[in-house]
Amino acid sequence: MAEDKDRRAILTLGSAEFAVSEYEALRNRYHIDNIPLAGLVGHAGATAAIASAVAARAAAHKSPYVAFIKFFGTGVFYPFGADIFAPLTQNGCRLFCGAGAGYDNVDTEWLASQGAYYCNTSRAIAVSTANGALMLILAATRAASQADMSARAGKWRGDASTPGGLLPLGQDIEGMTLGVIGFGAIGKALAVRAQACGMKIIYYSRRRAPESEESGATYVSMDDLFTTSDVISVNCPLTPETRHLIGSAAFSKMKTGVFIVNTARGSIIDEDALIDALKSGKVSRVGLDVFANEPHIHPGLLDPSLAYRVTMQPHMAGRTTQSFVKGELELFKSLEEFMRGERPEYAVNDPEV
Ligand SMILES: O=CC(=O)O
Repeated sequence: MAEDKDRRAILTLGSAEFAVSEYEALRNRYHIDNIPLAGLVGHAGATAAIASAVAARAAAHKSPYVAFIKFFGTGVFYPFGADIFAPLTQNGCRLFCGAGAGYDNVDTEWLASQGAYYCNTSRAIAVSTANGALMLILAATRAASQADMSARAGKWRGDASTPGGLLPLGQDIEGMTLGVIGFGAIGKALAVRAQACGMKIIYYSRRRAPESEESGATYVSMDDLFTTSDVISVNCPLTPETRHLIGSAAFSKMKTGVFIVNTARGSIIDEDALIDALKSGKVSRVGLDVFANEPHIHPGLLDPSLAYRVTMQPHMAGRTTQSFVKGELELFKSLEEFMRGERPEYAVNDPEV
C-alpha cells in the first residue's frame, strides 16, 4: 500500500454499509477518514465533527481532504451549507457527494461559488421510488388506508361506526390518465410502470424530454396536466419555483375526485390547501411518502375524519436494500470520475472556478 502522504484524502460522514467490497477497494487507493454517525447529535454535532477532522489533519501536517462523501442516514444533519462545509472548501476540497436524489437541503450554489461539485445519486433510487409511487397510486385508488383501518378495527368492510363508513369499491387504474410532474429518472421509470398497468401518461417538466425517452408519454402544459389527470404524481425536485406548486389555484383546476401521490418533497404541495381539497371532495384520496415538516405530519392529515383517505409512509419510497447498494456505487463513481480529473456525470451544479 502506498504511503499515506501519497494517497489523496477523503472525509466521509457515515460509512458504506451496502457496497462494502467496492468501498474496501477504494480504501486501498485513497486515505479515507470516517466520521461515525453514532453519537453525533444534530447539525451542530456534524458541523463540529467535520471542523475537528479537518483541523486534526492540518495539525498532523497531512495533505487536506480533496473529497467529501455523506452516506445514507445523514439527512438528520441538514442543512448542508457554508457553515458545515467551509472548513473543507477553505482547504481545497472540491468534491461533495451525497447519497439520495434530493438536494434541496444542500447549498449547491454556494458550493459552486467555492469551486466545488455536488453530486447526488438520483438514478440509484429511480426504480425504488417509482415502484413506491406506483404502490401509492394503487393504494389511493383502492382505498387501501381505509381497508387497513377497517380490518384492524375488527369491522371487516366497515359500517356506520368506521371512519368513512362502508368501504367503497376500489377504482381500476387501467384507462385512467396519470399526470407526472417532473420527468427525470424517477418520473420516467414511473411512466413505464404505470403504462404497463394500462394508464395513459401525460407529463409536465421544465423541458420536454427527447422523444426516445418519453416511452409514449405525452408532454403537456402544467394547466393541461391539472385539468385532465385522473391521478397526479409529484416527481420533481423542490426548488423555489416548485414550492406549493400544488396549492388552491392548482386544486381548483383539477377534476373532482382526483387522486394525488407525492414521493418527491412535501412542500411541493401546500398541505393546508390539500386538506381543504380533501374536505371538499375535490381530491378523493392521496398517497403521501413525504411531508412539509418531516418528521412531523400535519395534524389535519392524521385527523380521523380524513386519515382513512390518506395512505402515508415515513419517507420510504426510495429506501430499499437494492437502491442503497446502487446509491453507494453512484457515490463511488462520482468520486472516481473526479479523481481522474473529469466532471462527474451526476454533478448537479457548475463550479465557478
Ligand atoms: O427522498 C429521497 C431522496 O432524495 O433520495
